[in-house]
Amino acid sequence: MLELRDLRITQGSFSLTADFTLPRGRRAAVIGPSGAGKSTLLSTIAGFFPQSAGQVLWDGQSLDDTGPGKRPVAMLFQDGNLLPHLDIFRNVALGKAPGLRLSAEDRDRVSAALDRVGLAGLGDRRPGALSGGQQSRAALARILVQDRPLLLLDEPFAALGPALRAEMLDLVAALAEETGATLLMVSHDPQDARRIADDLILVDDGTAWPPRPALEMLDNPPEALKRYLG
Ligand SMILES: Nc1ncnc2c1ncn2[C@@H]1O[C@H](COP(=O)(O)OP(=O)(O)OP(=O)(O)O)[C@@H](O)[C@H]1O
Repeated sequence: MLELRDLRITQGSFSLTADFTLPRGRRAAVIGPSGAGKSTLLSTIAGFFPQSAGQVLWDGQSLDDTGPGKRPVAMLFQDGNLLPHLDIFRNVALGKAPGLRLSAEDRDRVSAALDRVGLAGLGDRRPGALSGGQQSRAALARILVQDRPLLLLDEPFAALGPALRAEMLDLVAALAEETGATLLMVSHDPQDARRIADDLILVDDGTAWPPRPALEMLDNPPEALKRYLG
């Protein structure tokens, strides 16, 4: 379970508070206006940006003294962060062994992840020789091999067209289901939330609101969400 306990994040004049829990295995879409603090919230949970007050806890244990690499978290950004000079196999392997010293077991794990995301046989290509959708699949394979229980996705498929995005969202949902991962995904599109989220976390006006059932929220939006949806 993820718990944000009296969390406050400040950055210059910007301030965001959050106080809620998200049970294991839940999938939450994080939605709200530009600049509301969605990316900053994910960065703080991942340990890249320190909070000014409160705590981030996983299964009741505070993560405050745990660096980003040691947190139970894997994070995926919009550009996927693939390294252009490494082939896809090694890009994915970086999720397993940052120094690329791979055991036979690691190599099997990387191959299995490439298979699972539909990239079997493409491991020796560099990112530049893959389509946008294939690059997204490679980035997903990399977080898959990290075997972390909490996945943070920051607008991962914003650059893809609607059909491809829907396909990738379905893949994320299937992977989360298979691994039992808990998911927080920033998106600007309520349709993304409808497609894969159990819950919706609205970030607006200095607050990340507690997760509430996504469909219920979208079908009957509170004022702040109505403003955002337009
Ligand atoms: N380095 C920084 N120094 C000061 N303020 C910053 C810095 N980076 C971001 N901010 C401010 O923090 C706030 C939250 O930014 P953040 O990127 O988390 O919002 P967001 O909801 O993810 O926006 P978007 O949907 O546009 O990506 C914004 O008001 C932004 O101006």
